[in-house]
Amino acid sequence: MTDLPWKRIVVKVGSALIAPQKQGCSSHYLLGIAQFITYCRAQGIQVVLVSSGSVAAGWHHFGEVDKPSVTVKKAMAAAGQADMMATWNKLFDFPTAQLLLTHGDLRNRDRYISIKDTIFSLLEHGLLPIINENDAVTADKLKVGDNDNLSAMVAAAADADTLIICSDVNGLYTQNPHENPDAKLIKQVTEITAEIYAMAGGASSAVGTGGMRTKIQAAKKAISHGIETFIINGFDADSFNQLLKGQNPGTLFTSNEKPMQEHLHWMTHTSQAQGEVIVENDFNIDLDTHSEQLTSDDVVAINGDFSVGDTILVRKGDGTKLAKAKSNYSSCLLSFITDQDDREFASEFQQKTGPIISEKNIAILESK
Ligand SMILES: Nc1ncnc2c1ncn2[C@@H]1O[C@H](COP(=O)(O)OP(=O)(O)O)[C@@H](O)[C@H]1O
Ligand SMILES: N[C@@H](CCC(=O)OP(=O)(O)O)C(=O)O
Repeated sequence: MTDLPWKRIVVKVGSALIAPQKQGCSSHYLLGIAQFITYCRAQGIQVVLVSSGSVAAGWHHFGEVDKPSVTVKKAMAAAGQADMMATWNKLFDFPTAQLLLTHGDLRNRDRYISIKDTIFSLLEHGLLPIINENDAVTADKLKVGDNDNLSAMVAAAADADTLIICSDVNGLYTQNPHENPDAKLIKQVTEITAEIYAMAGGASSAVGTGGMRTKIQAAKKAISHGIETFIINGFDADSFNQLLKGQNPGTLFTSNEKPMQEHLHWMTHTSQAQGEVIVENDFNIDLDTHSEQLTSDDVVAINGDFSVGDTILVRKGDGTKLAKAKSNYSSCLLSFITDQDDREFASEFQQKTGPIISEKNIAILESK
């Protein structure tokens, strides 16, 4: 074993490892992962576990259903979550703690900070946080939808240095290896390009959700926060032996040399716009340095209902995304001012009320 360079890691485990046959959980494939987590903790490395498997674990309580409805899947998750936690608890001789999250929690800044505080408190007291999406209560507008992206958001919240995504393949291949025998394993990715995304297909296991596409999305979120990301084969115990020797058993996505600062990363990758402010296509104010110059005179349309403090997307009519920012106005008030014929009144009102958005809470986006 080598001295590991990690301070805090997040390990994500997919459904296929925990409940491969949808007949309840099995620890068969989890022993290697549990031993790896136990060893890391013994070396003083803090570990957070993001575990899928509640839907697959609860599945068998609902009869011979092949394609359950969303409502039934939510009930399966509620039924299987306890089994999933119990299966992990049998493998550890230290206490664990359950966190069930939705994107609605993570995209709300106050609740995001609260989640960070809980994770750090658990780690400081020596517990292993086991995190899953709160499938039983999510709704379309509230869910992350896959634990790959959830694990990246958790890794950012936990300020981890490494994210390890355990899957049922050795890593990212040039094509889906289950469909293309000539597919080649990619050992290292230093930049996530459109070509990298093009290699990734969806899930193929009976229980998987995200497929490789969501793993690449997760890696992009993580590396922009300075978190190196591995995709490894969780079924192969040697994957963990290699990691403990400082080797790369699968695909390594190297972290960005200049990670985003925390709040900017949250605004870019975790917050979710509750509405849109559309500006003219010839809008050319530099929002990075002069966002407070955006006025209702620049606004051509307002989409969605948002409140003061919500995240909004500022974009052009042609679809070019300019920025995500915390709005200082509700959609109702901004519409009222934008619709005023008396522009002098609108200008005076804004001067008294303040800027629509400000540099302190803005994330400049790449182009379209
Ligand atoms: N380019 C690719 N490289 C590797 N796997 C791929 C690729 N494209 C699609 N896949 C599929 O993604 C699956 C892994 O994702 P998923 O089924 O969600 O498993 P998990 O439960 O581990 O998240 C692989 O089993 C494979 O079938
Ligand atoms: N929250 C869901 C997991 C969804 C998910 O991303 O599953 P997977 O692709 O197997 O990691 C569950 O516990 O079943």
